[in-house]
Amino acid sequence: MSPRATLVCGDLGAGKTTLITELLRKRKAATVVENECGDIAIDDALLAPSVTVRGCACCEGRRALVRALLSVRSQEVFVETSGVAEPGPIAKLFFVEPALRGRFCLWSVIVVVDAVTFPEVSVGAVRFADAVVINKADLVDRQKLAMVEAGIRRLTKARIAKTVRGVGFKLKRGFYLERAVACDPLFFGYNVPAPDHDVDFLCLNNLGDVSQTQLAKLAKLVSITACLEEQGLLRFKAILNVRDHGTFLFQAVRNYAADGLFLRVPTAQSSRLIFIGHNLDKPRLRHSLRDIFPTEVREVAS
Ligand SMILES: Nc1nc2c(ncn2[C@@H]2O[C@H](COP(=O)(O)OP(=O)(O)OP(=O)(O)O)[C@@H](O)[C@H]2O)c(=O)[nH]1
Repeated sequence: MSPRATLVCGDLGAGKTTLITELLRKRKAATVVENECGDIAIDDALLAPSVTVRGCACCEGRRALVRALLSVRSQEVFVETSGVAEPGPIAKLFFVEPALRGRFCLWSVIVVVDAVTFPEVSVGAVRFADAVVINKADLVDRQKLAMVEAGIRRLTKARIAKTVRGVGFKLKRGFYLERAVACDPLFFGYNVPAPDHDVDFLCLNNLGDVSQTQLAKLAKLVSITACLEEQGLLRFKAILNVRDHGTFLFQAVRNYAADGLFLRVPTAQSSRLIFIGHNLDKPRLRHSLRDIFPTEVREVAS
């Protein structure tokens, strides 16, 4: 039997990594292929064993995704797509890409929806999914949750689950080719132009060890940026080696920290960060970051 492949898609910060982490509790032998749209990877610090694919897998990262899938040796693989990816172009790779055809059984296409930021959602992604997970149910009241569910139901007949941190979601076989083709008549068209994601990144790498003062300044910069660029900042993520304290994941989604800002990461990693947004004020960010990390900043070209 071919290995099962499940795509986990959804907007930036919706809870894809969290859902996969939950699913992996019962599937210790599964592999995760992690697709990050910026030029540095952060989520691989949390998800193991994982293979990272840089560049959005629905467009410029397609070849890298194919290579990553060909390296998978386990019987189950989860592909976490970048937060801007459309699932259709990725699903079609399993059927039109000669190296992948017949190699995997595409098991399910899951789209995670952030209950807080709904109705901002990729309609195309929701329509393509066979299961929609409305996540962060703990952060909205019952009325909003019902409104999100009704909104999703208007878009699709797919299975809908409501979760907190993905808990309780049952993975089932849901992907069927006939449905995908009905949803996207160009499903078998390989040379369809890549979608235009209109997202900016600012990535810094090799930040060295970070002092408590730098950490406090960075936290302030993130919260100021989230307020100033309320419509623009979509996601901030950093892995930081805090001097004498260990390595932490520090993150924010839009203008809220979805949970505790800091999460300890088990293994030491090189410090790095990424801002993702629409029309980010990069000169302002660069200037503030130079102030915080005067000697260490290495910006990754994007
Ligand atoms: N309160 C709350 N926080 C959540 C829930 N699910 C995820 N989070 C938090 O939301 C943030 C983003 O979660 P991730 O799982 O990293 O989201 P993602 O979709 O993988 O993010 P990207 O890979 O950046 O697109 C993290 O701080 C999570 O801990 C939830 O149900 N409730």
